[in-house]
Amino acid sequence: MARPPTSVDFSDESDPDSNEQVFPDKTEMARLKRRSRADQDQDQDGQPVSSTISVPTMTTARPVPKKRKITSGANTGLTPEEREKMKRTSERLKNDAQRLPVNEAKDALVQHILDNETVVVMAETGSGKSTQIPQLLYSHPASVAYFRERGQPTFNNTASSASKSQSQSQPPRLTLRPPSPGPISIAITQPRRLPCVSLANRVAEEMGVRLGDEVGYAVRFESKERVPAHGYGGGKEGGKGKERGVTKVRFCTEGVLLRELSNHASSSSSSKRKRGDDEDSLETATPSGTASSFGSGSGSGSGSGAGAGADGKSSSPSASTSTPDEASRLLLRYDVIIIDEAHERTLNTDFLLGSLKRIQAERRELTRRLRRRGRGGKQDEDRDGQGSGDEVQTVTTNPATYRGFEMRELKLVVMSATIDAEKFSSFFNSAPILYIKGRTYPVVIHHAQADPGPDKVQAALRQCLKIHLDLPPGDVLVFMPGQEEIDSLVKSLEQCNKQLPPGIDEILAAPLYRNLSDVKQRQVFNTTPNHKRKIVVSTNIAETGLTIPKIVYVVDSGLQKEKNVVPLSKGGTVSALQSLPCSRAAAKQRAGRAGRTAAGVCYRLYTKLDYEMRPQETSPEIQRADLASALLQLMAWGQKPLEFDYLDQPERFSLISSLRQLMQLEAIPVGASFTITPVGRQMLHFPINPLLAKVLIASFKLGCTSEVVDIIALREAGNPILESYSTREQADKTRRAFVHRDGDHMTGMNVLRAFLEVLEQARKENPQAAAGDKPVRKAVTDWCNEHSLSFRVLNEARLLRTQLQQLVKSTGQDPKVSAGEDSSRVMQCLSKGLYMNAARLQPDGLSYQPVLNRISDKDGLKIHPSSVLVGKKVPTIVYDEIALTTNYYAHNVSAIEEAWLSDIPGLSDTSIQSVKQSFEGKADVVME
Ligand SMILES: Nc1ncnc2c1ncn2[C@@H]1O[C@H](COP(=O)(O)OP(=O)(O)OP(=O)(O)O)[C@@H](O)[C@H]1O
Repeated sequence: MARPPTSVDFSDESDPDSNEQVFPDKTEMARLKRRSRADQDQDQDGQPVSSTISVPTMTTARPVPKKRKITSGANTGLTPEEREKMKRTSERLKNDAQRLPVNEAKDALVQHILDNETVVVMAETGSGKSTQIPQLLYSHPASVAYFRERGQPTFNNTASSASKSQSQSQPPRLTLRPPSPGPISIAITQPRRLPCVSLANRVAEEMGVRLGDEVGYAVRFESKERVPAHGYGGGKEGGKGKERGVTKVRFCTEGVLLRELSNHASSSSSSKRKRGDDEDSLETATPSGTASSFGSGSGSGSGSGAGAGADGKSSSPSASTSTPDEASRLLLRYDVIIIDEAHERTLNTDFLLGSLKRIQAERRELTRRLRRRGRGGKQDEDRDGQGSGDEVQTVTTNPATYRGFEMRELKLVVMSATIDAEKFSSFFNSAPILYIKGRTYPVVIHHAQADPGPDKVQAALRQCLKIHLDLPPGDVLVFMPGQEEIDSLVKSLEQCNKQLPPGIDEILAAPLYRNLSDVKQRQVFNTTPNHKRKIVVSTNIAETGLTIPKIVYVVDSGLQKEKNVVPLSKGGTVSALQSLPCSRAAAKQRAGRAGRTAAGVCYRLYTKLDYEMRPQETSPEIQRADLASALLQLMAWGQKPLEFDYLDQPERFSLISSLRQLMQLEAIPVGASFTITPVGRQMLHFPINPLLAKVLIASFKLGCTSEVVDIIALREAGNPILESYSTREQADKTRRAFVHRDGDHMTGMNVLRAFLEVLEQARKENPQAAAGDKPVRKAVTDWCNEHSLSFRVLNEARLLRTQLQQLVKSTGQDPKVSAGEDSSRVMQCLSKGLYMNAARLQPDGLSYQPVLNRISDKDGLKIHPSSVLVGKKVPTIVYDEIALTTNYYAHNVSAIEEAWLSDIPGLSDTSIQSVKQSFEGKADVVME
């Protein structure tokens, strides 16, 4: 074997900012080295540190009733052996969990949550926030008593009467309701889908219930949960949620909850949807009703209009045209909402927080009014005076029309290990901050003593090999900025593995990034076989909320991919994806992926000085993303973009340019009026970002909806061509095989259509098999593998396509109208929506200049080598996005004619000026 590369030089210093328990390096290393492999399997070394909760005041606990047994009625489908096994696992895990800091502080914690409308919880990574707090609220006797015994009036939700009654200022009607039978209904949001699934699994195991019964999850295109017979968000009485086995602890992405706010009767997790498979499936049903799966922020493709969240995912609030019914608008389904990992501050986090604050105020007011009426007008708003609800029962309405939801104040818990707690507290009217001290196992942090240079792949490789050759057993988690670096490191690790001397354990290198199939993503949780060391190489997808068992070492490149508005040297800005240093909060989260099931060590591939120079927090996405989509949605929700309660106000220039964009798209009128035009309303019918909606609407006129629907579906799903070192050659072949002269959008469409044909063929050849059955799935995945294509992306595009077709149909348009051979019509449509991303070829025949935003010649914009148009000297192009590496590179490029841009309205400075003036108060702003 070739000499192992020299290790990156690390200092022994610990992280002064961190609350982590840090052992002196030598002691820790010696201790780690002493541990044999057998020990590691059985004995999780390291002692938990004692926990404390420091809270402003302590209150007397309410009388606690007998502990409620968590029944798992829905487990009845299990054999006695399975039930017994489940019980044993649950007991073991619960026993382990007792040592977690959060559980050591449980009584005070629950009491504070019950005593306050909102609390902010700060506790170390791995201390048990995500897994324990939902369980505590669900089953802690004080919580059960609180939610069961406080009889409260219900809110009559008879078919939109609520919204009407509100608008007509009629008070909601009271109904007779027996005391709530409990248990409470809790939603826990995560910024990313993977932690939702893994946390729901873990919590179900700990509670000894089957995943999908009391505990479930809902992420984009996948859910495992039981919904009430009449669905969520309207219709029948909310108490249906108390049906046996109905999911009450629901992990979901922020995007899913935002969509629920807009009320899609189908919701993201329609009961009609197939319950989640363990494998990729072709069977995932198209959600019924509106296309609730678009723009979820839980992993949709990035779009220039949507802004990208962590891991490059799109994260605009979901769009919907439907007027939310009262149950959805006020999220009446939930008693408690927990916003986990709030430090991430995605666009979704911020819009969710602002909306939840509004909902809390409305629910508080309604509850107060109902209680008052329930007491025959007695003006008593004191909670504790509610007694058992006897007063409420003296008030009756017509039970025959009863379709009410229990109306309660909404409790909110905002949590993180690395949050700016004061800011969140003051946003929620000085909500108490609960600090829970202590962590599960110690983590030693080392910084590089000297900058290891720009090649982070080499630096990470050296560190991984050093760990593997010198240090005791334990898996490794490496954080790299993007897929390219991950593939490169995985390939290098695989090559090194082949050259390891005899007697050295094998390396199992596993990539983890968004574009991988769910199955591959979940494989990283598999148990590592004996005599092997797993090295997971991940983007920031694994940075928060995840426990990958047996991770002892973390290697942190200190970089992440971020979509940012980049100022240009000659003025103006461009929105580009960049590899940038992560914040200190993100670095802490990364280190916190170790020390969860054993003591851990984190190696930062950057110096301590570098660390200290970094910003404390990742800048909120709202301050760097394109807000056009979000602003349009806010206006549609009846909220005023300039008056929305933002945790951090977006930048003025960002608001101005987003509003200008909406004018140019004809979604709002040119000038300073922020009403929504008929085109804007039409756009809102399609839950995609306004730029793409504009492309779609243009296709109705130009007769190419069939092509445009396919292009949009694929663009939302992601890049179907898998590019890595090992597959690059095949990826090139695939592009050549499906190439279209007009560029990448049409080439992608060809790929999607070929995928659909293969699927169709496989179904024909296996008439007995259902779409998701093995022979069909095998045929399609084999074809994808052969062409280096992502099954997940193409299958998602297929589902999105169906949804989009249904939506187009519902507007009276024909989704199948095709331009046939005349692809220029499709290009014209693209230019109508992507006009901001139009660029002209420069005299050098290589670089481009954006038509609207001049980049300096020095900056230069080039077509990315992965484009089918690279080197083709196309005079004018449009592209989906720019990535900034050594150059500005345009991705997903198509050829257009510049003349097509001439009719984009409001491109003149006057309209920009008028928007600006409206901010300066020099013009009237007409708010709807
Ligand atoms: N899938 C799992 N396998 C093994 N142990 C787990 C798993 N999930 C959780 N744990 C254990 O439970 C502990 C608490 O996990 P939890 O996710 O609740 O912590 P947290 O405070 O939310 O962390 P973070 O802030 O990093 O999300 C972990 O430190 C680990 O010991």
